[in-house]
Amino acid sequence: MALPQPPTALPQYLQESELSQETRDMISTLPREKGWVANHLHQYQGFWHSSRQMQGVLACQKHFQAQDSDILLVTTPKSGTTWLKAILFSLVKRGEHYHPDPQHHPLLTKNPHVLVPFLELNLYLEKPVPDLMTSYAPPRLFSTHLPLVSLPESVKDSACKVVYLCRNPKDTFVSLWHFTNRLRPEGRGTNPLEEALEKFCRGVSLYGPFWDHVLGYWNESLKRPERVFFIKYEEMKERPGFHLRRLAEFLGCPFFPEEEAQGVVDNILRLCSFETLSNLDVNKNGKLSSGEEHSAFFRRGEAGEWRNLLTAKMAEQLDRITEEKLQGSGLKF
Ligand SMILES: Nc1ncnc2c1ncn2[C@@H]1O[C@H](COP(=O)(O)OS(=O)(=O)O)[C@@H](OP(=O)(O)O)[C@H]1O
Repeated sequence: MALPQPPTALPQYLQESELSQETRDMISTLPREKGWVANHLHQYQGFWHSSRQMQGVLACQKHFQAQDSDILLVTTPKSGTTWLKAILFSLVKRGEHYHPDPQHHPLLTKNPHVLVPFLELNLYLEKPVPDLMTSYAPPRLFSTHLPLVSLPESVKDSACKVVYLCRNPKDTFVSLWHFTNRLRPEGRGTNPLEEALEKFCRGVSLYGPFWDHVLGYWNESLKRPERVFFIKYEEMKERPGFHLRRLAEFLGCPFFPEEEAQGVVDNILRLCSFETLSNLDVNKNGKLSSGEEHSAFFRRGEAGEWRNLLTAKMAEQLDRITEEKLQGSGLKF
């Protein structure tokens, strides 16, 4: 019996059609594995990418010209990118959008991924490179999942600032696993959990290995704290106001006493909260031009939710790898 066709609703970055000859040639030279999120993953510069994503990674490395005033949000997939995009946008653009009328804030009608585009996805999916580069007033805000080694040279050469967000690997894995199940065609049930975990643990997952990704930016943040701000989802959850103020200092836009008196910090946090964003019409019903439903970015929004899915043995396995990989780095989850 023929299996159902792969879903046409797959986000574009996970589809394998319409690759340029240049990308096909490049991909054919790379190690390849059957993926659990995309059909195939290819290992490039030590990290795993879907075929279509590879095209964006290469385009990004070739064409992206960073400016000193740019702000780059770098994250591991499913670490709270959507949240931090909303926070960064409302923080950095607060002069423009908070006053005088918070009722018309762009976040109320636009998904955070539209306001802060993904570099390697948008470069080939949405707009030609020159267009994307000119349509933003400084500071331009971009996001990427690229590992440190794969950042475009112009980012490394510029003075642009990097905000790096990651999340406990158990919650990251669980969030990604739920996400993959949304992408499966009807009747194909859920992604086998054990198989997915085995691949994640070997590093074979979108932009994996997770631990190498995190360590790259952790070490960079220790070497260049003025350029790389490192934060965990759990830290942001626990002390949002404290970390938002730190972020504002880091980006050179601290809150003025008058803003503090007006409660701007709390307003930003309320606007960007899971409760607010996930209940907006635009995020319940909208879709990105790449095909993903906005609602796919909002599931539970909690720390420690892995307990509802992983067995004690699975959790131990992830904890053991995390301990081994991060040993001596000073980083803990
Ligand atoms: N505002 C806000 N506050 C707290 N948490 C939030 C918020 N928005 C999204 N989320 C949760 O983040 C998870 C999705 O991660 P990403 O946004 O990184 O996804 S993606 O990589 O951009 O596809 C996913 O986590 P899980 O709920 O654990 O699956 C989302 O629910």
